[in-house]
Amino acid sequence: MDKLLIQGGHRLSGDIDISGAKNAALPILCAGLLTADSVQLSNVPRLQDVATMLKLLRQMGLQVEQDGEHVTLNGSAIDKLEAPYEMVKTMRASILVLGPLLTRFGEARVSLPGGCAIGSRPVDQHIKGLQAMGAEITIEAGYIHAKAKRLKGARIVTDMITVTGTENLLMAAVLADGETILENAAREPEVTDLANLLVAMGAQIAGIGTDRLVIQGVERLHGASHAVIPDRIETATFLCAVAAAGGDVTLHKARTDTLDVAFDKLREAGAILTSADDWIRVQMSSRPKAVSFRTTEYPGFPTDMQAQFMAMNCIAEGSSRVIETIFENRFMHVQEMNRLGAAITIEGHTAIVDGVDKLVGAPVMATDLRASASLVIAALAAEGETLIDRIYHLDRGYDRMEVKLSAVGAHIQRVK
Ligand SMILES: CC(=O)N[C@H]1[C@@H](OP(=O)(O)OP(=O)(O)OC[C@H]2O[C@@H](n3ccc(=O)[nH]c3=O)[C@H](O)[C@@H]2O)O[C@H](CO)[C@@H](O)[C@@H]1O
Ligand SMILES: C=C(OP(=O)(O)O)C(=O)O
Repeated sequence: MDKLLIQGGHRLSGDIDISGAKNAALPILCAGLLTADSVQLSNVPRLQDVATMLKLLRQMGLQVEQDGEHVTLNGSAIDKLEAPYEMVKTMRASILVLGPLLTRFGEARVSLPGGCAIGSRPVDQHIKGLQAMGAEITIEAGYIHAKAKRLKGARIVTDMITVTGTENLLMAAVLADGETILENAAREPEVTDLANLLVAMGAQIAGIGTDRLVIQGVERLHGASHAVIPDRIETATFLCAVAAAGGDVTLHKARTDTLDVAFDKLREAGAILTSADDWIRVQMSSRPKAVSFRTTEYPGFPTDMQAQFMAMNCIAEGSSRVIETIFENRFMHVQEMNRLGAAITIEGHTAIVDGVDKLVGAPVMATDLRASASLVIAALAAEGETLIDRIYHLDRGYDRMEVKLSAVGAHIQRVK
Protein backbone atom coordinates (compact mmCIF):
# COMPACT_ATOMS: atom_id res chain seq x y z
CA MET A 1 0.00 0.00 0.00
CA ASP A 2 1.42 3.40 -0.99
CA LYS A 3 2.35 5.94 1.67
CA LEU A 4 3.59 9.52 1.54
CA LEU A 5 6.83 10.46 3.25
CA ILE A 6 7.08 14.17 3.97
CA GLN A 7 9.96 16.16 5.40
CA GLY A 8 8.32 19.29 6.73
CA GLY A 9 9.53 22.82 7.28
CA HIS A 10 10.25 23.83 3.68
CA ARG A 11 8.69 26.91 2.13
CA LEU A 12 6.80 26.41 -1.11
CA SER A 13 7.61 28.45 -4.14
CA GLY A 14 6.72 28.22 -7.84
CA ASP A 15 3.79 27.31 -10.05
CA ILE A 16 1.11 24.61 -10.00
CA ASP A 17 -1.52 23.74 -12.62
CA ILE A 18 -4.95 22.93 -11.24
CA SER A 19 -6.77 19.86 -12.61
CA GLY A 20 -10.41 19.43 -13.55
CA ALA A 21 -12.88 19.09 -10.69
CA LYS A 22 -13.54 15.58 -9.43
CA ASN A 23 -17.03 16.45 -8.28
CA ALA A 24 -17.91 17.91 -11.67
CA ALA A 25 -16.23 15.16 -13.72
CA LEU A 26 -18.07 12.30 -11.98
CA PRO A 27 -21.66 13.40 -12.75
CA ILE A 28 -20.55 14.63 -16.18
CA LEU A 29 -19.19 11.18 -17.08
CA CYS A 30 -22.59 9.73 -16.07
CA ALA A 31 -24.29 12.17 -18.43
CA GLY A 32 -22.69 10.13 -21.23
CA LEU A 33 -25.37 7.51 -20.48
CA LEU A 34 -28.10 9.94 -21.57
CA THR A 35 -27.40 9.88 -25.31
CA ALA A 36 -26.53 7.50 -28.12
CA ASP A 37 -24.22 10.17 -29.56
CA SER A 38 -20.63 10.98 -28.59
CA VAL A 39 -19.81 13.31 -25.71
CA GLN A 40 -16.31 14.75 -25.88
CA LEU A 41 -14.83 15.91 -22.60
CA SER A 42 -11.63 17.74 -21.81
CA ASN A 43 -9.93 18.69 -18.53
CA VAL A 44 -10.97 15.37 -17.00
CA PRO A 45 -8.72 14.89 -13.96
CA ARG A 46 -6.50 11.82 -13.64
CA LEU A 47 -7.92 10.38 -10.44
CA GLN A 48 -8.76 6.99 -9.03
CA ASP A 49 -12.45 7.98 -8.80
CA VAL A 50 -12.50 8.84 -12.50
CA ALA A 51 -10.88 5.47 -13.32
CA THR A 52 -13.48 3.72 -11.13
CA MET A 53 -16.35 5.60 -12.79
CA LEU A 54 -15.04 4.79 -16.27
CA LYS A 55 -14.72 1.12 -15.32
CA LEU A 56 -18.33 1.10 -14.09
CA LEU A 57 -19.60 2.87 -17.21
CA ARG A 58 -17.66 0.50 -19.49
CA GLN A 59 -19.27 -2.46 -17.70
CA MET A 60 -22.62 -0.99 -18.72
CA GLY A 61 -21.59 -0.90 -22.37
CA LEU A 62 -20.59 2.76 -22.61
CA GLN A 63 -17.72 3.09 -25.09
CA VAL A 64 -14.87 5.11 -23.63
CA GLU A 65 -11.81 6.51 -25.37
CA GLN A 66 -9.31 8.16 -23.08
CA ASP A 67 -6.27 10.17 -24.01
CA GLY A 68 -4.88 11.91 -20.93
CA GLU A 69 -7.34 14.58 -19.90
CA HIS A 70 -9.53 14.00 -22.97
CA VAL A 71 -12.31 11.44 -22.73
CA THR A 72 -14.87 10.59 -25.41
CA LEU A 73 -17.97 8.66 -24.42
CA ASN A 74 -20.44 6.90 -26.66
CA GLY A 75 -23.65 5.50 -25.24
CA SER A 76 -25.07 3.79 -28.35
CA ALA A 77 -24.58 0.26 -27.01
CA ILE A 78 -25.53 0.32 -23.32
CA ASP A 79 -26.65 -3.19 -22.41
CA LYS A 80 -26.28 -3.53 -18.64
CA LEU A 81 -28.37 -1.31 -16.40
CA GLU A 82 -26.63 -2.13 -13.15
CA ALA A 83 -24.07 -0.70 -10.70
CA PRO A 84 -22.84 -3.59 -8.56
CA TYR A 85 -21.90 -3.33 -4.87
CA GLU A 86 -18.20 -3.97 -5.62
CA MET A 87 -18.04 -0.68 -7.53
CA VAL A 88 -20.41 1.41 -5.43
CA LYS A 89 -18.63 0.54 -2.19
CA THR A 90 -15.37 2.03 -3.49
CA MET A 91 -17.04 5.18 -4.81
CA ARG A 92 -20.32 6.60 -3.57
CA ALA A 93 -20.72 8.78 -6.65
CA SER A 94 -21.68 5.57 -8.53
CA ILE A 95 -25.23 6.42 -7.39
CA LEU A 96 -25.14 9.04 -10.17
CA VAL A 97 -25.87 6.38 -12.80
CA LEU A 98 -29.35 5.84 -11.34
CA GLY A 99 -31.10 8.90 -12.81
CA PRO A 100 -29.59 8.64 -16.32
CA LEU A 101 -30.18 4.88 -16.70
CA LEU A 102 -33.75 5.06 -15.45
CA THR A 103 -34.77 8.01 -17.58
CA ARG A 104 -33.24 6.73 -20.82
CA PHE A 105 -33.80 2.96 -20.49
CA GLY A 106 -36.74 2.73 -18.07
CA GLU A 107 -34.88 0.62 -15.55
CA ALA A 108 -31.83 0.63 -13.26
CA ARG A 109 -30.42 -1.52 -10.51
CA VAL A 110 -27.89 0.25 -8.28
CA SER A 111 -26.37 -0.95 -5.05
CA LEU A 112 -27.16 1.18 -2.00
CA PRO A 113 -23.95 3.07 -1.16
CA GLY A 114 -24.02 2.45 2.61
CA GLY A 115 -22.27 4.68 5.14
CA CYS A 116 -18.70 5.90 4.97
CA ALA A 117 -16.07 7.41 7.25
CA ILE A 118 -17.56 10.92 7.18
CA GLY A 119 -21.16 9.98 7.89
CA SER A 120 -24.15 7.76 7.13
CA ARG A 121 -24.89 9.58 3.85
CA PRO A 122 -28.31 8.18 2.91
CA VAL A 123 -29.75 8.55 -0.61
CA ASP A 124 -33.41 8.81 0.43
CA GLN A 125 -33.82 12.16 -1.38
CA HIS A 126 -32.65 10.69 -4.69
CA ILE A 127 -35.27 7.95 -4.25
CA LYS A 128 -38.02 10.33 -3.10
CA GLY A 129 -37.46 12.55 -6.15
CA LEU A 130 -37.52 9.66 -8.63
CA GLN A 131 -40.68 8.30 -7.01
CA ALA A 132 -42.30 11.72 -7.40
CA MET A 133 -41.49 11.40 -11.10
CA GLY A 134 -43.41 8.13 -11.24
CA ALA A 135 -40.63 5.58 -10.73
CA GLU A 136 -41.50 2.32 -9.02
CA ILE A 137 -38.70 1.67 -6.58
CA THR A 138 -37.99 -1.40 -4.52
CA ILE A 139 -35.06 -1.92 -2.23
CA GLU A 140 -34.02 -5.51 -1.88
CA ALA A 141 -30.82 -7.30 -0.98
CA GLY A 142 -28.97 -3.99 -0.74
CA TYR A 143 -29.99 -2.84 -4.21
CA ILE A 144 -32.23 -0.02 -5.40
CA HIS A 145 -34.32 -1.35 -8.27
CA ALA A 146 -36.06 1.43 -10.16
CA LYS A 147 -38.51 1.11 -13.06
CA ALA A 148 -40.56 3.59 -15.08
CA LYS A 149 -41.79 3.38 -18.67
CA ARG A 150 -41.14 7.10 -18.95
CA LEU A 151 -40.54 9.40 -16.01
CA LYS A 152 -43.02 12.23 -15.65
CA GLY A 153 -42.17 15.80 -14.73
CA ALA A 154 -42.92 16.74 -11.11
CA ARG A 155 -42.27 19.45 -8.53
CA ILE A 156 -39.73 18.10 -6.08
CA VAL A 157 -38.72 19.77 -2.84
CA THR A 158 -35.82 17.95 -1.23
CA ASP A 159 -35.74 17.88 2.60
CA MET A 160 -32.20 19.22 2.57
CA ILE A 161 -29.79 20.51 -0.03
CA THR A 162 -28.08 17.58 -1.67
CA VAL A 163 -25.42 17.87 -4.37
CA THR A 164 -25.52 14.43 -5.98
CA GLY A 165 -29.27 14.28 -5.25
CA THR A 166 -29.79 17.42 -7.34
CA GLU A 167 -27.52 16.02 -10.08
CA ASN A 168 -29.31 12.66 -10.21
CA LEU A 169 -32.75 14.26 -10.39
CA LEU A 170 -31.58 16.81 -12.94
CA MET A 171 -30.28 14.06 -15.22
CA ALA A 172 -33.53 12.12 -14.73
CA ALA A 173 -35.64 15.18 -15.52
CA VAL A 174 -33.99 16.14 -18.81
CA LEU A 175 -35.57 13.15 -20.62
CA ALA A 176 -38.79 13.02 -18.58
CA ASP A 177 -42.22 13.80 -19.97
CA GLY A 178 -43.10 17.41 -19.18
CA GLU A 179 -41.83 19.92 -16.65
CA THR A 180 -39.83 19.17 -13.53
CA ILE A 181 -39.15 21.77 -10.88
CA LEU A 182 -36.32 21.06 -8.44
CA GLU A 183 -36.76 23.28 -5.39
CA ASN A 184 -34.02 23.57 -2.76
CA ALA A 185 -31.54 22.53 -5.45
CA ALA A 186 -27.81 22.55 -4.68
CA ARG A 187 -26.05 25.57 -6.21
CA GLU A 188 -22.53 24.12 -6.14
CA PRO A 189 -20.49 25.10 -9.23
CA GLU A 190 -20.21 21.39 -10.06
CA VAL A 191 -24.01 21.17 -10.42
CA THR A 192 -23.86 24.19 -12.73
CA ASP A 193 -21.11 22.56 -14.79
CA LEU A 194 -23.25 19.45 -15.27
CA ALA A 195 -26.27 21.59 -16.18
CA ASN A 196 -24.22 23.49 -18.76
CA LEU A 197 -23.16 20.23 -20.40
CA LEU A 198 -26.76 18.98 -20.43
CA VAL A 199 -27.89 22.20 -22.13
CA ALA A 200 -25.14 21.71 -24.74
CA MET A 201 -26.62 18.22 -25.28
CA GLY A 202 -30.04 19.73 -26.00
CA ALA A 203 -31.62 19.78 -22.53
CA GLN A 204 -33.93 22.63 -21.55
CA ILE A 205 -33.00 23.89 -18.11
CA ALA A 206 -33.81 27.27 -16.57
CA GLY A 207 -32.50 28.65 -13.29
CA ILE A 208 -29.00 27.21 -13.63
CA GLY A 209 -26.89 28.33 -10.66
CA THR A 210 -29.97 28.97 -8.49
CA ASP A 211 -31.81 26.83 -5.96
CA ARG A 212 -34.76 26.37 -8.34
CA LEU A 213 -34.10 24.40 -11.49
CA VAL A 214 -36.92 24.20 -14.03
CA ILE A 215 -36.50 21.47 -16.61
CA GLN A 216 -38.64 20.85 -19.69
CA GLY A 217 -38.09 17.22 -20.66
CA VAL A 218 -37.06 16.50 -24.25
CA GLU A 219 -37.39 13.28 -26.31
CA ARG A 220 -33.67 12.80 -26.78
CA LEU A 221 -30.30 14.42 -26.19
CA HIS A 222 -27.46 14.69 -28.68
CA GLY A 223 -23.68 14.74 -28.39
CA ALA A 224 -21.64 17.72 -27.22
CA SER A 225 -18.14 18.86 -26.26
CA HIS A 226 -17.39 20.21 -22.82
CA ALA A 227 -14.41 21.19 -20.66
CA VAL A 228 -14.73 20.23 -16.98
CA ILE A 229 -14.36 23.22 -14.62
CA PRO A 230 -11.16 23.53 -12.58
CA ASP A 231 -11.21 21.93 -9.14
CA ARG A 232 -11.96 24.58 -6.52
CA ILE A 233 -11.24 22.16 -3.67
CA GLU A 234 -7.82 21.25 -5.07
CA THR A 235 -7.16 24.97 -5.52
CA ALA A 236 -8.08 25.76 -1.92
CA THR A 237 -6.03 22.80 -0.69
CA PHE A 238 -2.85 24.21 -2.26
CA LEU A 239 -3.67 27.68 -0.95
CA CYS A 240 -3.94 26.26 2.57
CA ALA A 241 -0.67 24.38 2.10
CA VAL A 242 1.13 27.65 1.33
CA ALA A 243 -0.65 29.48 4.14
CA ALA A 244 0.50 26.78 6.58
CA ALA A 245 4.04 26.12 5.30
CA GLY A 246 4.82 29.64 4.03
CA GLY A 247 5.93 30.62 0.54
CA ASP A 248 4.89 32.18 -2.74
CA VAL A 249 2.99 30.02 -5.22
CA THR A 250 0.87 30.78 -8.28
CA LEU A 251 -1.92 28.38 -9.20
CA HIS A 252 -2.77 28.31 -12.91
CA LYS A 253 -5.79 26.97 -14.84
CA ALA A 254 -7.86 27.72 -11.76
CA ARG A 255 -11.24 29.43 -11.47
CA THR A 256 -11.27 32.16 -8.91
CA ASP A 257 -14.95 33.15 -8.98
CA THR A 258 -16.10 30.15 -6.94
CA LEU A 259 -13.76 30.57 -3.98
CA ASP A 260 -14.90 33.79 -2.29
CA VAL A 261 -15.29 32.45 1.22
CA ALA A 262 -12.01 30.53 1.12
CA PHE A 263 -10.21 33.66 -0.12
CA ASP A 264 -11.74 35.75 2.69
CA LYS A 265 -10.60 33.24 5.31
CA LEU A 266 -7.09 33.03 3.88
CA ARG A 267 -6.78 36.81 3.88
CA GLU A 268 -8.03 36.83 7.47
CA ALA A 269 -5.25 34.32 8.21
CA GLY A 270 -2.69 36.75 6.80
CA ALA A 271 -2.13 35.42 3.28
CA ILE A 272 -1.66 37.90 0.45
CA LEU A 273 -3.76 36.84 -2.52
CA THR A 274 -3.61 38.30 -6.01
CA SER A 275 -5.78 36.86 -8.74
CA ALA A 276 -7.25 37.13 -12.20
CA ASP A 277 -9.98 34.93 -13.73
CA ASP A 278 -7.83 31.83 -14.13
CA TRP A 279 -4.87 32.19 -11.79
CA ILE A 280 -4.22 33.00 -8.19
CA ARG A 281 -1.00 33.87 -6.41
CA VAL A 282 -0.66 33.27 -2.67
CA GLN A 283 2.14 34.76 -0.59
CA MET A 284 2.63 33.93 3.05
CA SER A 285 5.57 35.12 5.07
CA SER A 286 4.28 34.98 8.64
CA ARG A 287 2.67 32.50 10.96
CA PRO A 288 -1.04 32.27 10.05
CA LYS A 289 -3.68 33.78 12.30
CA ALA A 290 -6.42 31.43 13.49
CA VAL A 291 -9.70 31.63 11.55
CA SER A 292 -13.07 30.33 12.70
CA PHE A 293 -15.72 29.08 10.29
CA ARG A 294 -18.81 26.99 9.85
CA THR A 295 -19.35 24.69 6.90
CA THR A 296 -22.49 25.18 4.81
CA GLU A 297 -23.73 24.61 1.31
CA TYR A 298 -22.40 26.75 -1.57
CA PRO A 299 -21.72 29.64 -1.61
CA GLY A 300 -20.85 29.16 2.07
CA PHE A 301 -17.72 27.52 3.47
CA PRO A 302 -17.39 24.04 1.86
CA THR A 303 -17.23 20.97 4.05
CA ASP A 304 -14.66 19.61 1.56
CA MET A 305 -12.21 22.34 2.71
CA GLN A 306 -12.83 22.03 6.43
CA ALA A 307 -9.98 19.64 7.22
CA GLN A 308 -7.41 21.57 5.17
CA PHE A 309 -8.22 24.87 6.89
CA MET A 310 -8.10 23.10 10.22
CA ALA A 311 -4.54 21.96 9.42
CA MET A 312 -3.58 25.60 8.91
CA ASN A 313 -5.30 26.53 12.18
CA CYS A 314 -3.24 23.93 14.07
CA ILE A 315 -0.10 26.06 13.80
CA ALA A 316 -1.85 29.43 13.79
CA GLU A 317 -1.59 32.23 16.28
CA GLY A 318 -4.69 32.07 18.47
CA SER A 319 -7.66 29.74 18.81
CA SER A 320 -10.39 28.92 16.35
CA ARG A 321 -13.75 27.22 16.29
CA VAL A 322 -14.55 24.99 13.35
CA ILE A 323 -18.18 23.93 13.06
CA GLU A 324 -19.12 21.10 10.70
CA THR A 325 -22.80 21.20 9.75
CA ILE A 326 -22.96 18.95 6.68
CA PHE A 327 -21.61 15.58 7.79
CA GLU A 328 -21.95 14.10 11.27
CA ASN A 329 -18.52 12.48 11.44
CA ARG A 330 -16.10 14.66 9.53
CA PHE A 331 -13.48 15.19 12.22
CA MET A 332 -11.55 11.95 11.68
CA HIS A 333 -8.38 13.96 10.99
CA VAL A 334 -8.41 15.50 14.47
CA GLN A 335 -6.88 12.51 16.27
CA GLU A 336 -4.16 12.26 13.66
CA MET A 337 -3.39 15.99 13.81
CA ASN A 338 -3.13 15.72 17.58
CA ARG A 339 -0.55 12.96 17.04
CA LEU A 340 1.53 15.61 15.26
CA GLY A 341 1.27 17.87 18.33
CA ALA A 342 -1.89 19.84 17.51
CA ALA A 343 -4.20 20.85 20.35
CA ILE A 344 -7.72 20.16 19.13
CA THR A 345 -10.73 19.18 21.19
CA ILE A 346 -14.12 18.20 19.85
CA GLU A 347 -17.44 19.22 21.35
CA GLY A 348 -20.26 17.78 19.27
CA HIS A 349 -20.10 19.38 15.83
CA THR A 350 -17.44 21.90 16.89
CA ALA A 351 -13.68 21.47 16.93
CA ILE A 352 -11.78 23.92 19.09
CA VAL A 353 -8.27 24.40 17.77
CA ASP A 354 -5.68 26.04 20.00
CA GLY A 355 -2.84 27.04 17.72
CA VAL A 356 0.54 25.60 18.74
CA ASP A 357 4.01 27.01 17.98
CA LYS A 358 5.02 23.93 16.07
CA LEU A 359 3.92 20.51 14.90
CA VAL A 360 6.35 17.59 14.94
CA GLY A 361 6.27 14.83 12.31
CA ALA A 362 5.00 11.34 13.17
CA PRO A 363 3.42 8.34 11.42
CA VAL A 364 -0.27 9.06 10.76
CA MET A 365 -3.13 7.43 8.95
CA ALA A 366 -5.48 8.93 6.37
CA THR A 367 -9.15 8.14 7.01
CA ASP A 368 -10.89 9.84 4.10
CA LEU A 369 -10.12 12.01 1.11
CA ARG A 370 -9.94 15.52 2.59
CA ALA A 371 -8.53 14.21 5.87
CA SER A 372 -5.61 12.88 3.80
CA ALA A 373 -5.07 16.29 2.22
CA SER A 374 -5.16 17.96 5.62
CA LEU A 375 -2.49 15.60 6.94
CA VAL A 376 -0.28 16.47 3.96
CA ILE A 377 -0.66 20.16 4.85
CA ALA A 378 0.05 19.56 8.53
CA ALA A 379 3.10 17.47 7.58
CA LEU A 380 4.45 20.21 5.27
CA ALA A 381 4.21 22.67 8.16
CA ALA A 382 5.63 20.27 10.77
CA GLU A 383 9.22 19.83 11.85
CA GLY A 384 10.74 16.52 10.85
CA GLU A 385 9.35 13.53 9.04
CA THR A 386 5.74 12.40 8.67
CA LEU A 387 4.68 9.13 7.08
CA ILE A 388 1.05 9.16 5.92
CA ASP A 389 -0.50 5.73 5.50
CA ARG A 390 -3.62 4.79 3.48
CA ILE A 391 -3.19 7.45 0.84
CA TYR A 392 -5.49 5.56 -1.50
CA HIS A 393 -8.04 7.98 -0.08
CA LEU A 394 -5.95 10.89 -1.39
CA ASP A 395 -5.57 9.27 -4.81
CA ARG A 396 -9.36 9.10 -5.14
CA GLY A 397 -9.55 12.86 -5.51
CA TYR A 398 -6.16 14.52 -6.06
CA ASP A 399 -4.31 14.37 -9.36
CA ARG A 400 -0.64 13.51 -8.58
CA MET A 401 -0.55 15.72 -5.51
CA GLU A 402 2.98 14.76 -4.54
CA VAL A 403 4.28 15.59 -8.04
CA LYS A 404 2.65 19.03 -7.94
CA LEU A 405 3.94 19.75 -4.44
CA SER A 406 7.48 18.51 -5.23
CA ALA A 407 7.58 20.97 -8.11
CA VAL A 408 7.14 23.87 -5.67
CA GLY A 409 9.83 22.68 -3.28
CA ALA A 410 8.01 20.33 -0.93
CA HIS A 411 10.04 17.36 0.27
CA ILE A 412 7.46 14.71 -0.40
CA GLN A 413 7.73 11.27 -1.91
CA ARG A 414 5.51 8.28 -2.50
CA VAL A 415 6.86 5.14 -0.88
CA LYS A 416 5.60 1.54 -0.94
C1 LIG B 1 -19.24 13.37 -5.61
C2 LIG B 1 -19.63 14.60 -4.90
O1 LIG B 1 -20.03 15.58 -5.51
N1 LIG B 1 -19.44 14.61 -3.59
C3 LIG B 1 -19.75 15.82 -2.83
C4 LIG B 1 -21.23 15.82 -2.53
O2 LIG B 1 -21.53 14.64 -1.82
P1 LIG B 1 -23.05 14.21 -1.65
O3 LIG B 1 -23.81 14.64 -2.85
O4 LIG B 1 -23.04 12.77 -1.30
O5 LIG B 1 -23.50 15.08 -0.43
P2 LIG B 1 -24.95 15.70 -0.19
O6 LIG B 1 -24.96 17.11 -0.64
O7 LIG B 1 -25.95 14.78 -0.81
O8 LIG B 1 -25.09 15.61 1.37
C5 LIG B 1 -25.46 16.71 2.19
C6 LIG B 1 -26.14 16.20 3.43
O9 LIG B 1 -27.42 15.67 3.08
C7 LIG B 1 -27.58 14.36 3.56
N2 LIG B 1 -28.41 13.62 2.59
C8 LIG B 1 -28.10 13.67 1.26
C9 LIG B 1 -28.86 13.00 0.34
C10 LIG B 1 -29.97 12.26 0.76
O10 LIG B 1 -30.70 11.63 -0.01
N3 LIG B 1 -30.25 12.24 2.09
C11 LIG B 1 -29.50 12.90 3.02
O11 LIG B 1 -29.78 12.84 4.22
C12 LIG B 1 -26.16 13.81 3.66
O12 LIG B 1 -26.06 12.72 4.54
C13 LIG B 1 -25.41 15.05 4.14
O13 LIG B 1 -25.55 15.17 5.52
O14 LIG B 1 -21.55 16.97 -1.76
C14 LIG B 1 -20.90 17.01 -0.49
C15 LIG B 1 -21.40 18.24 0.24
O15 LIG B 1 -20.96 19.38 -0.39
C16 LIG B 1 -19.40 17.01 -0.66
O16 LIG B 1 -18.81 16.86 0.60
C17 LIG B 1 -18.95 15.84 -1.54
O17 LIG B 1 -17.61 15.99 -1.88
C1 LIG C 1 -16.54 13.62 0.27
C2 LIG C 1 -16.00 13.76 -0.93
O1 LIG C 1 -16.25 12.97 -2.00
P1 LIG C 1 -17.31 11.79 -2.15
O2 LIG C 1 -18.66 12.38 -2.11
O3 LIG C 1 -16.98 11.24 -3.50
O4 LIG C 1 -17.06 10.81 -1.02
C3 LIG C 1 -15.03 14.84 -1.24
O5 LIG C 1 -14.78 15.08 -2.44
O6 LIG C 1 -14.49 15.45 -0.30
